[in-house]
Amino acid sequence: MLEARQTMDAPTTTSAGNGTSGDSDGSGWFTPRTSPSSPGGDQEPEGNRLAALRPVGRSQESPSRPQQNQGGAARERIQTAADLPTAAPPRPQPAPAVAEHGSERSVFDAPVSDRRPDHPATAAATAPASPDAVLVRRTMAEIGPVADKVTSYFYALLFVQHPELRSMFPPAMDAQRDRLLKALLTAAEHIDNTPVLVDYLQNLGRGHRKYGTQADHYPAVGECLIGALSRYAKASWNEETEAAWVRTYTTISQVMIDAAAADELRSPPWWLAEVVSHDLRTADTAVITVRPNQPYPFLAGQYTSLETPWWPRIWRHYSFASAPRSDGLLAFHVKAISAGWVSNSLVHRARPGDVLRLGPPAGAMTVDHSSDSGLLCLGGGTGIAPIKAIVEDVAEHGRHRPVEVFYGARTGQDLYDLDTLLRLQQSNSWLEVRPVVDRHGLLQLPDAIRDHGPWNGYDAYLSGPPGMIRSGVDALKDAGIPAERIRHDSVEDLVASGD
Ligand SMILES: NC(=O)C1=CN([C@@H]2O[C@H](COP(=O)(O)OP(=O)(O)OC[C@H]3O[C@@H](n4cnc5c(N)ncnc54)[C@H](O)[C@@H]3O)[C@@H](O)[C@H]2O)C=CC1
Repeated sequence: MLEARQTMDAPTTTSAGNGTSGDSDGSGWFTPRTSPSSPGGDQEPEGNRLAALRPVGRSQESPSRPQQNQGGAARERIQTAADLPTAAPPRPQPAPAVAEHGSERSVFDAPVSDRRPDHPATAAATAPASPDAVLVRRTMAEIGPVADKVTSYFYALLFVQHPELRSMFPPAMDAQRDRLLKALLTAAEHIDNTPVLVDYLQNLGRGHRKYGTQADHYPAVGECLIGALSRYAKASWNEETEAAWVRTYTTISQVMIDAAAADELRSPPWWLAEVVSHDLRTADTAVITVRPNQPYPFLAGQYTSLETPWWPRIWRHYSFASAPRSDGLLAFHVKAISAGWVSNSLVHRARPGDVLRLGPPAGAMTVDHSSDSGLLCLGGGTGIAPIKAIVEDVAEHGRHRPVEVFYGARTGQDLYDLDTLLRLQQSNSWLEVRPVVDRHGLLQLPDAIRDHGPWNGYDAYLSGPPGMIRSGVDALKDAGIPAERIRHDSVEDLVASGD
């Protein structure tokens, strides 16, 4: 701890000369006193200071106001963020397709996904990297082998330097440890991929409201991030690298702060939700229905974060198992997994009357109702939850497009929601439901689609464990469905999950 403090004291003014650090009055790195110089050498008057180098809080500036910035790559990125619509009427928003279920992801926890079909991610990914991105990635490559140490050191710095932030994190940090830093680094690595990154960061910024995150927390995190990186990336660290990280981090934090501010105008930071029914379908799987204390707008296929009263500040992600209902109730499918604190509480302890907390909706595994394409849906285990919501959504929209659902489970008994799906099939001629029970671990869910089809012309939706998503994507591509028509939540996060 002492060591941490000493290291933090040392480098905090090293990049002051390039306008990215604070000066000696203690204003901090991310609150520059002097106008930063642009790559073209332009100087802006105080009022037009590069927004990215000064994360602004809600009280300082309207997040919707377009910023007038300087030239260069950083400006482009920031303008995109600043031009975001803000005080729009409340409506559910699909976010980058990321989710993890029955596991903890918290704080900066969702990875950037390039899979969202409506984003020009591919073009961005093939463009030459900006100078900042090159430096950031160099640091990332160096810290890769010692990521654990960087993480520990980062949190040590954060809690020593800012003990007031400790209470925002779970008492047991095991599951938390690699999340915040990992997400920050993931975002930094994708700094050139503007549309995808902005979506991702806006989602994170909105999601952070439930933790009580404020605009003035971001500089504290940024200083500790730089402190940890500079300590463990010694070979590549210099003033130039530090300046690139400061610019990158301030860009990241500005987008998150603006998104949180915009969201504050239309949504609460969290919702309370009372359990109204608890249906134990198998020894370890429950269908839980809750009533939020105020309207909860979302789209079928999305997910939310959920906190139980028994494990405060530990949030898990679960998909909505129904399309939005007229009675406002929300349903979740929860499987108690080994050593899963939250999932076991939800399955074995939760009862009607218990009150949970919900974060905002997220995820882009949603249906494009302007299309007539057929939908090919694969749901493995409790991964069937969002698939069922999608089916209901199609039914409600009244466009009769073919929907084929393959529902996989290890045993017949594990097909705990088959009756519901078969009932839906009975009343909707466009729907075909095919249960798939593993055969001695050989034939698994993705294999089943090979016996049917043809699938070209279909949009595909995959939901289930990471292995199923991976082999499912391969099977779908083999079946002629192009990658941009395949939607699923993030495999990286599913892998990182561990309840
Ligand atoms: N509860 C929820 O709201 C949601 C949960 N999920 C995820 O779904 C998963 C559900 O877990 P369980 O019910 O235990 O499912 P499971 O592990 O029993 O798997 C269900 C089926 O998926 C297929 N599968 C599994 N691993 C496979 C592999 N490596 N390759 C090919 N096919 C494979 C098999 O057909 C298997 O029967 C969890 O990982 C959860 O995070 C995903 C979305 C929503």
